[in-house]
Amino acid sequence: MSLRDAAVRVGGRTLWSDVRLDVGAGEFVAVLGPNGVGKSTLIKVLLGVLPAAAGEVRVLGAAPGRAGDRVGYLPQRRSFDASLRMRGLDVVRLGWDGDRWGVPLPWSSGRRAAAQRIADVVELVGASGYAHRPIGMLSGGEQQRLLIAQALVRRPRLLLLDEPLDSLDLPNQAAVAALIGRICREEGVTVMMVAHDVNPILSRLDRVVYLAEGGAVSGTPAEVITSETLTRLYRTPVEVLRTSDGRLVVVGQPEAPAHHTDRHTPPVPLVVEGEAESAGIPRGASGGERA
Ligand SMILES: Nc1ncnc2c1ncn2[C@@H]1O[C@H](COP(=O)(O)OP(=O)(O)OP(=O)(O)O)[C@@H](O)[C@H]1O
Repeated sequence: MSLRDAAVRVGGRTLWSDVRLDVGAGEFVAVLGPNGVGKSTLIKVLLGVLPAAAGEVRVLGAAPGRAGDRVGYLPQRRSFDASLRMRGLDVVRLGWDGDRWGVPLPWSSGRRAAAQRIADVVELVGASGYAHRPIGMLSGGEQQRLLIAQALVRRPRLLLLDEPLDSLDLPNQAAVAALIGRICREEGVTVMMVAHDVNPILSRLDRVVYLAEGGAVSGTPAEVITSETLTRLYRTPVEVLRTSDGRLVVVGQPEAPAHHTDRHTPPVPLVVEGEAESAGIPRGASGGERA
């Protein structure tokens, strides 16, 4: 994937601009940043659902949306009603033929190939034990594995995952992160994953992309997730702390403003540490107490 001076506009406002990014084949990349900064929107641009407002975007050597089956996509968390009687296997099958009309003949070789591929991918994600049960009766982690299988079933070369760890408990976050890392390494699939917390995937990442209003930085986690880099990106004091068990804690990262603000207009109040309250500290203030 590559973005050259790319920008995106939604609802009449520019979310980010001047974004330059290169992702090589087989890399595992996380997209990070505050709520509303445009992480999901970046995924939509790469899918070709939303056009870039400026610059050039290439995905698997083609314009976004032109790579067809070679791109797998897991949207932001979907929940299934407990009464939904669809089996996990049927959910995976939708990734195979959900966009095609009609029912394949029961004895056709295409149907046999589909059944084999679905069984293989269910096995790959470790869901064989419960894939025959109704999806609505499964746990969040089990559902998420089946949705990853759905995104993988057509053997994509690129997997775009929008917060696949969201609302999973810690053991399931670790298990699903390990699964995605394994798919990346063993199947050679390039993975771009939107995440709120980098820690469950930190050890597996080749690259992170941090988005901010107005731009982005990308590089290895060690290059990007530092107080210096994030302070420069957000133009406000941000501190990156490392806990004794190696987890990173980012303190002082502002939320993206809800309304477009021209960068030359007076400063906007900031929201710190992902809390929905205004810290009332102007952009560029020392902010020492917040760290
Ligand atoms: N089609 C649209 N029309 C208008 N505004 C939109 C549209 N799509 C997204 N937005 C707005 O663009 C901003 C970025 O949305 P996006 O979902 O990309 O953010 P995000 O970084 O993924 O956020 P979160 O971490 O909360 O999921 C939000 O303020 C959202 O309300």
